[in-house]
Amino acid sequence: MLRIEGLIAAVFTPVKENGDLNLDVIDQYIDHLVSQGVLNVFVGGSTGEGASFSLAERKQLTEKWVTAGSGKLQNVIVHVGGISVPDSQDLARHAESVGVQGISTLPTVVFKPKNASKVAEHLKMLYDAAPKTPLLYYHLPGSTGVDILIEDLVNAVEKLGVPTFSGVKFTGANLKDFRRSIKLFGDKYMFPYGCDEQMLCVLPLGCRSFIGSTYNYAGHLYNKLIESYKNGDMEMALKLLDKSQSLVGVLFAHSFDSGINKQVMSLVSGINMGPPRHPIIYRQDDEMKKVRCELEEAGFFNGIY
Ligand SMILES: CC(=O)N[C@@H]([C@@H](O)[C@H](O)[C@H](O)CO)[C@@H](O)CC(=O)C(=O)O
Repeated sequence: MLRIEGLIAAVFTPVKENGDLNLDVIDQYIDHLVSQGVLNVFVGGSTGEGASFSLAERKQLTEKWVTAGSGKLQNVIVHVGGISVPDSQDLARHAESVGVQGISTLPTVVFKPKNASKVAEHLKMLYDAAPKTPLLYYHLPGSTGVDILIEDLVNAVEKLGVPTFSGVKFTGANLKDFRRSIKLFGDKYMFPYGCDEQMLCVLPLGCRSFIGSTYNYAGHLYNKLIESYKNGDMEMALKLLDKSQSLVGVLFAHSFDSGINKQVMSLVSGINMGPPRHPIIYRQDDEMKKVRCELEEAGFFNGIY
């Protein structure tokens, strides 16, 4: 069973200028996360550009996060999803063999599952490959087009029997479904939320864990937001939410994707993440200069957190 409270950074995948993995940077990266109170990572998801790397590279990446994170991080969750189920099973088997705390998968997006029962069958295939490792479903309907109700999925999983099922990473807009999932199943499974700039909207729904990209470089902000909410200081919590939304606003003004986000990570953290693996999402220097100014104007470098 996987139970995590607080922030889980959806980590970027550092590469060299030629696009090869740059695993050496990960030690420094982990120290940077820990210094912000971020002790859990989600590796190779959409932020980590998992789909742009080969199976061999994804395995190397998993091994590095596990070994470098040992004694520093609390949980390493690895995204093993992809187009091919046997490839995902291979990644799941590998992740289990090196001792990750959890695995996660998006649905297959070419041959899309038509309903919650089909998603449950997919999860069962990953359980077969990694029968000892907690498994999270990654709900991202806006990108995958697989728009099932999570309440239905949990019922289908329980009917089918997927002993490692541990919950759902929820990056969807249906907050009724999200609340019902927490209400009905929150004592058995975790439901980390995936829309950073809406964190304050889901804290009152009982959400206690969050997987997101901006926790990589604004971990202090979000940790303070959670603390303010817990202490009943809604004025401060709202101020911090507004700050998060200004930050994300800059990213969206530059056609948000994993590329601009990764380049902002390098800018803010001072750790060189390298370019995005896929060249079509790379921003040139002149654009990044503007991004820097806009982040400064949004008060991001000298903020209230
Ligand atoms: C679509 C997307 O990138 N969503 C992000 C958010 O953290 C997102 O970047 C943030 O809320 C800004 O919109 C995460 O949910 C993604 C994530 O966890 C992952 O990389 O797998």
